[in-house]
Amino acid sequence: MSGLVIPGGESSVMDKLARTFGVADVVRRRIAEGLPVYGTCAGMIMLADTVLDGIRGQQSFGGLDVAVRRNAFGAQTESFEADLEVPELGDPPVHAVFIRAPVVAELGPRARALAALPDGTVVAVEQGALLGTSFHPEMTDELRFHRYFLDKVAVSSAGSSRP
Ligand SMILES: NC(=O)CC[C@H](N)C(=O)O
Repeated sequence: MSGLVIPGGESSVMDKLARTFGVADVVRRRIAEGLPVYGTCAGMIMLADTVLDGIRGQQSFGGLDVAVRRNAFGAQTESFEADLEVPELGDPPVHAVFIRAPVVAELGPRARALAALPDGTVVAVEQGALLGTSFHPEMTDELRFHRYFLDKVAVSSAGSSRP
């Protein structure tokens, strides 16, 4: 396996299923070994070292030195779209779809913000081979975040002998 995408959905369910079926520790280990992982929305929650406003006992895989707040904009009906300036990706801005989205509430020193809303709220972050976005990149024709992740996979695969 050369990369993993953890999609949107419901992080508390992903956590329960991952632990019930014995996947959580394997994913944690592979993340620690440098596996490229792109977490979108609920997936970003799973990559966060700290989850704020999780359900009781909710755990994440971790890896990203961030605290992510679940459901930061409120209910499903508060979902929205926004154009994001992403310096790393250049022009034009990235049109992003936020569905009951989380935000990066705290950014640790090892993580780097890639994009923020106009009020400064961080909604895209990277750390080495890990990438997290609050929004759903699969909801538009915008492919630059997908490509950005695939570049991480290519770099990682080039430097690894693991099958
Ligand atoms: N679109 C999404 O992935 C929503 C994430 C969801 N609110 C959660 O806590 O996991």
